Amino acid sequence: MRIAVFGAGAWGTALALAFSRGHEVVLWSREAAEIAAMRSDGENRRYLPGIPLPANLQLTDDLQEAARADLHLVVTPLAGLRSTARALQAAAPDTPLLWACKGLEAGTAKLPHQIVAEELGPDAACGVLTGPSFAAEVAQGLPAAVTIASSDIEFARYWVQALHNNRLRLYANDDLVGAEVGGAVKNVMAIAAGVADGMGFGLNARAALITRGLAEITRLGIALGGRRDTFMGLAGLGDLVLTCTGDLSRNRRVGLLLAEGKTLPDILEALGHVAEGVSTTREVAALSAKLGVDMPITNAVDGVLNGTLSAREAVEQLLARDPKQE
Ligand SMILES: NC(=O)C1=CN([C@@H]2O[C@H](COP(=O)(O)OP(=O)(O)OC[C@H]3O[C@@H](n4cnc5c(N)ncnc54)[C@H](O)[C@@H]3O)[C@@H](O)[C@H]2O)C=CC1
Ligand SMILES: O=C(CO)COP(=O)(O)O
Repeated sequence: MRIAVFGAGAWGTALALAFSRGHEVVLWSREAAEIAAMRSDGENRRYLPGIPLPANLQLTDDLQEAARADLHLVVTPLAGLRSTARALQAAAPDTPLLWACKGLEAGTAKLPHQIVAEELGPDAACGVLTGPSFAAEVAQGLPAAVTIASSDIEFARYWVQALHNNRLRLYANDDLVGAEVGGAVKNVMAIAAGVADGMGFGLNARAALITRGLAEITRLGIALGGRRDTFMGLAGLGDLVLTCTGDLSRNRRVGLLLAEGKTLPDILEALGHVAEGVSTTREVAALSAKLGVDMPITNAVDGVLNGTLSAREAVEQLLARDPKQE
């Protein structure tokens, strides 16, 4: 099968590597310079250094050429999903589409599948690939398990069968909303965990944060139409635990650096990669307020990111809440 991966950052490159073990894969970047550098370096030195690119992996900055494929897999930051989906719809309509971006669209609070439905139509054959998966580990061939979720379970099952291998294990799910909410909001919680750890609050506090974070994710997800059991699976708890505890997480690193007193612009410049939680937090805070869903951790992170709260004030605000039933 010919699989086209759109977005040659850390995760797009790692997925291209993973799937090139069993398929013909073409990796596209909108940046001609990124493709030229990968060709001459034999690796993606900017986003995934130290991992050689296999000879059978095709590299291109020509979207028309890449779009001639059996599957389109969009792995840009969420901010690039709409324009990439639109370009693919023009170049090769009716090609099955998966995306691996996590977050809520800045300014609209839309989930990725809502963006795709607007660009490809409501009946497009599509779904999300999401779950606990640090690019650096997947690229090294270390084991991982992720979910393909689609409102059409047969679509999810088909692509699980086609893409599954014994290093990147895939599971099918028909709860697209739940899977996307899990992947989006865990990044908010990872920033919170980074702040708490950076301030030295300890392991008990981190476990409390993950557990109460899962409660927030579940409340929002159910309000949006997701299913409770999805939040206990790979796209929910799995990704939440990974990102809140693993130092490979960019979102967790944002929190750690905020706790050190660094400013957000400096942090983002030093990171050199997208940290989706930064823009998603604002959207989740606004959406939960609109829906009347209680999300105190999200609101605290929002306060820190928009500069109305210091990291210490945010923690004090959370600790001062009235006791509640679990
Ligand atoms: N890195 C990881 O371990 C994982 C990342 N993800 C998700 O995958 C998405 C991509 O993340 P990374 O690859 O890590 O990002 P990255 O920051 O490493 O790379 C971003 C890439 O996207 C390109 N890009 C930026 N804006 C674009 C646009 N508007 N249109 C087309 N291309 C654009 C950049 O040139 C670069 O090649 C994010 O939504 C992230 O949450 C999901 C699972 C794991
Ligand atoms: O989504 C991820 C792992 O599943 C990667 O998380 P970060 O974007 O925080 O690095």
